[in-house]
Amino acid sequence: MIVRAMSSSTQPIKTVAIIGSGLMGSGIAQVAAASGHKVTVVDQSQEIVDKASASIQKSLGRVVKKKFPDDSKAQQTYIADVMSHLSLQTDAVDAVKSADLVIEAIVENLDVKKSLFSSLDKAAPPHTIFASNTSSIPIKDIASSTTRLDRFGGLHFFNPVPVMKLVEVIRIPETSDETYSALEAFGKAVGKTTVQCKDTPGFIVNRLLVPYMMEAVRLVERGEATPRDVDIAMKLGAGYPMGPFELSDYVGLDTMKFIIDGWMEREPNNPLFSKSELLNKLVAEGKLGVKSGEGFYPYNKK
Ligand SMILES: CCCCCCCCCCCCC[C@H](O)CC(=O)SCCNC(=O)CCNC(=O)[C@H](O)C(C)(C)COP(=O)(O)OP(=O)(O)OC[C@H]1O[C@@H](n2cnc3c(N)ncnc32)[C@H](O)[C@@H]1OP(=O)(O)O
Ligand SMILES: NC(=O)c1ccc[n+]([C@@H]2O[C@H](COP(=O)([O-])OP(=O)(O)OC[C@H]3O[C@@H](n4cnc5c(N)ncnc54)[C@H](O)[C@@H]3O)[C@@H](O)[C@H]2O)c1
Repeated sequence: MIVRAMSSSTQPIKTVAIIGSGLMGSGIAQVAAASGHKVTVVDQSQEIVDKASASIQKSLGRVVKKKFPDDSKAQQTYIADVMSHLSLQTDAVDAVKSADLVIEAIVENLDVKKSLFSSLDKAAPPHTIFASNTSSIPIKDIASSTTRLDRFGGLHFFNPVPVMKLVEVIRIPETSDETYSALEAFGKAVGKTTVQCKDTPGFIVNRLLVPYMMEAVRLVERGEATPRDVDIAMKLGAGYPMGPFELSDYVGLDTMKFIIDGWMEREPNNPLFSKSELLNKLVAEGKLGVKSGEGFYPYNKK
């Protein structure tokens, strides 16, 4: 059964534009298309969106193996059906013209996000709801670049989106009840459990996760244990599916650095968020984790 979310004019959310087709944008696009929405995904070049299309098909390949075991025809039909709900392009302004909901999943940088939303605000119809998937930037700071504060909120998905069952739905004081309900309904429509949170630093999950991850890197920097031993310890001793260094490589070390730098700037006196030389060194060397082939650990280049 498809649960339809409502747009701010109480029309069902049918069309979704997703800006950014990296790790998160492609995952959000996949679950939105799989739940019957018409989805347009946008990124900066054809090469990037082609890569996103391939990664969505690969992820759908994993989904259908579970959904239709031993039925390759049903598997192919399902993948073709989901892909038929998706189009990929490079013009964000064009993509939002017919969107009920725009979800931004671009680089974790306030100025870049504001510049994008400011241009989209002029192009999108009045009823269109805007949402950011930011990990750490206050939603109010991003929303300030638009004239639709009542139709703005946060939809914070988790990586990998097709697997992780949570979406944090964030409201700013100006977010209308109608918009909040539409965002919450959209989260449910794509098969997630939603939780509500005010626009506080890190929302719920990252407020708790970031200090833990930062302390892990400090423990290693102090020479107290290796990344591998920390990861083994947290998996076998605390039951986490990934240790903090595996998870960092999975999230992307560039994204981690953006998150922690932004947090440091906003809370310069909070020792929880002081910088990590090790993280900065890896990023400067282009070691961004799984996506670049090396981070704290080496990976096979895809
Ligand atoms: C140390 C330095 C710190 C300094 C900086 C600090 C900054 C901190 C920043 C915080 C970052 C926040 C980022 C963001 O805002 C919030 C997040 O998203 S946090 C990340 C949340 N995610 C997790 O915690 C993931 C934890 N890992 C897992 O759950 C699992 O490991 C996994 C990823 C699901 C993989 O599971 P495995 O068992 O290892 O591997 P499998 O391959 O067998 O997969 C299991 C199961 O899942 C299916 N699957 C996996 N990936 C996909 C996919 N992409 N698409 C579809 N399906 C997928 C797979 O098919 C398997 O299915 P099954 O066969 O079991 O039915
Ligand atoms: N990686 C994670 O685990 C994770 C989890 C939850 C939320 N987030 C958040 O989601 C957002 C995206 O993260 P990601 O991991 O997908 O990053 P990513 O680096 O994998 O992808 C970002 C994509 O945005 C594109 N992009 C940058 N500027 C653009 C623009 N102006 N227009 C169109 N596309 C543009 C890039 O080309 C890239 O493909 C960030 O705000 C991040 O904090 C990340």
